[in-house]
Amino acid sequence: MGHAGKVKIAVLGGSGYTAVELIKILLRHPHAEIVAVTSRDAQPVSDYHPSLLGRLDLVCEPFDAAALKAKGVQVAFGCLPHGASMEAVAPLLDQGIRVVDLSADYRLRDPNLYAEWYGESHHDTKNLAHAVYGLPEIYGANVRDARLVANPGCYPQTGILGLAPLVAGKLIEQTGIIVNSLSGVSGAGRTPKLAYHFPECNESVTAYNVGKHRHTPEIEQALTHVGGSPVQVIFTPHLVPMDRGIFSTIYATPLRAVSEAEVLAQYREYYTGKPFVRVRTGLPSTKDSVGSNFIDLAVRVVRGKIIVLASEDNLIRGASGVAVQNFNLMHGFDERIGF
Ligand SMILES: NC(=O)C1=CN([C@@H]2O[C@H](COP(=O)(O)OP(=O)(O)OC[C@H]3O[C@@H](n4cnc5c(N)ncnc54)[C@H](OP(=O)(O)O)[C@@H]3O)[C@@H](O)[C@H]2O)C=CC1
Ligand SMILES: CC(=O)N[C@@H](CCC(=O)OP(=O)(O)O)C(=O)O
Repeated sequence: MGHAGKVKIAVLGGSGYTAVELIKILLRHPHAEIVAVTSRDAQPVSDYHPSLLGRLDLVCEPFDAAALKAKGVQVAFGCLPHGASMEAVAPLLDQGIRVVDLSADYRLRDPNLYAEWYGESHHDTKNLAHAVYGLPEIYGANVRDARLVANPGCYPQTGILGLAPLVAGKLIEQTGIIVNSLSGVSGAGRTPKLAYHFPECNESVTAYNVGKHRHTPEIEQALTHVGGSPVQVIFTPHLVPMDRGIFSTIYATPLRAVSEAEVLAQYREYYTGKPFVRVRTGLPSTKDSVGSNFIDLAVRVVRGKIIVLASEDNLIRGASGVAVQNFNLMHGFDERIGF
């Protein structure tokens, strides 16, 4: 431990959007001390993120697992793109540094599934085998002893937490489930690309990767585990002209006639004692959860279908916030610390 028993932390990929959100949460955390931020460019962190001026006086350094170990780093948060992330995770683990990986590299248990959906083969199957999927509300008990936490994807959290009570309660048909999701543009990260250029995406809404988005198998993997038999979803993401926030509308077919009150009761029971899931009677909007680690859920029964509405901040609950929630669980801290 570092100062006054604080855990020493490195943040990788310092110039990015999830990194800055993570740093802001960790600066408030009483048991965390950021001792290193890595980047491919040696700039002060506050040059990348002026919002950190006067709050974090570190210069970014190139990634070097041995150098991080020499600084006493105990936990590294990987805020790198998938593919690049697995290059960093293996040497960190070799140094005995625990890792929370915000990328998708260690989320899918089956490396063949990774190759199929990510278009490249997985080359760290050794560590994939012991990675824990870090969705605290479902896998929290496994996180505490994990050396490598695969932080969950932003969209998948709305799909998985939105459907888990129905799947666990054997209330719905497990195929043909529709998950329609809307995301703000920060979901695509900070690296510029034509589709995210202001005149391209402002005042416009579009679906993308229809039928082939890589979050489909991630949602199915967790729900199949919850349900004990295969679950299939049709996941359609949309880009909407907002900075941040995800809103998912989910349609499922009940196996028998259900009332809204019964479905609501099932959600309330399933999420009892889960401080970051708010089961609401009113309809959520992204404004209610942006800036927080909450995921908001509401349910309706309409013409024989169950409709679930799920909303979160993609950068906090969808990435950096749930990463700190996992960090808390890894150290036996109250999961609410830092928020
Ligand atoms: N944005 C979101 O809402 C969510 C993102 N995620 C995942 O979190 C991770 C980080 O996302 P985000 O912060 O949005 O992404 P950004 O693009 O904003 O940041 C990623 C950072 O990684 C570094 N980087 C980029 N390319 C490479 C490379 N080839 N090799 C090494 N480092 C590289 C860069 O930092 P530098 O230039 O300093 O080296 C870059 O700023 C990704 O895996 C993403 O999929 C997960 C959930 C939600
Ligand atoms: C709007 C937008 O482009 N969103 C990103 C979200 C992906 C993400 O950040 O999640 P991973 O960690 O699984 O890569 C996308 O659809 O690719």
